[in-house]
Amino acid sequence: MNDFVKLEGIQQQFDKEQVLKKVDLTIPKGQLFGLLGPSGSGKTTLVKIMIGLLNPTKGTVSIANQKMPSLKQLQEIGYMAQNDALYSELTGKQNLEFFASIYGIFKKERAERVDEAAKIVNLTDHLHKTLEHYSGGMKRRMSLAVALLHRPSLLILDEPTVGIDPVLRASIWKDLKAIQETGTTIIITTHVMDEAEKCDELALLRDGYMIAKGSPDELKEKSKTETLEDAFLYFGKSQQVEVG
Ligand SMILES: Nc1ncnc2c1ncn2[C@@H]1O[C@H](COP(=O)(O)OP(=O)(O)OP(=O)(O)O)[C@@H](O)[C@H]1O
Repeated sequence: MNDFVKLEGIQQQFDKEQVLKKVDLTIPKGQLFGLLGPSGSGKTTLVKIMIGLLNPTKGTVSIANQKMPSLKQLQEIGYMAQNDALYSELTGKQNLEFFASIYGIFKKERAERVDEAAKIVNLTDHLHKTLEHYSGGMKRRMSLAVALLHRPSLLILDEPTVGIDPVLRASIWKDLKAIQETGTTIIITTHVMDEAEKCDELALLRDGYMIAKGSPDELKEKSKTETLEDAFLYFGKSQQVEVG
């Protein structure tokens, strides 16, 4: 009923490698949802399927009851890829203005949206600099601002804090919580356990299977472990799917 994102029987095969074996997953509206799994477990592949960048070998995705890919739903999604796709020779402001035009934001609204997105990620004072003079963390925050320009109702972030120092990481998480409070559903991929702890719910991915799903507390309780890391190892061994 409250399933905002729904994945049914998702399988993905690349040549002979079956990267996703059968993933069924539902994510309610308004959640900050984490996809947790080691490198190569299929997190990026799964989010690319969610937004229609990849057509799954089998299975279906629907967002807000609309089967994907749907042009209408795509306009509701903000996506931040693992690699920053920004223009280093342009200033922060020019980057935001360029992507705002790509998103089809009307000219008279652009300045307001650019200011709004820059403010959320704390880059207002740096908008005049070209991106070649941004630090790695600033570029990640700029990518987040780009993903926010069109005020998406679903924000999908692929490892947004990789390579970012702990202070900035904390500041990005503060931003994410603030964005969630505006009613935005957020899906984030991570392999960092302390980030996973901050999510409302998690899906644990291993070798292309979803081995468990639930809130961090539920997962620890069900596995009778103290940490998410141990819970992950427990579910990995039993290879069972627990739905919280
Ligand atoms: N286009 C592709 N063609 C062939 N193999 C691919 C392709 N995309 C991904 N893979 C393979 O799929 C597997 C899962 O990759 P994916 O990027 O989804 O993992 P991940 O969990 O996001 O990893 P990481 O945390 O390192 O980003 C890997 O073995 C990868 O090599």
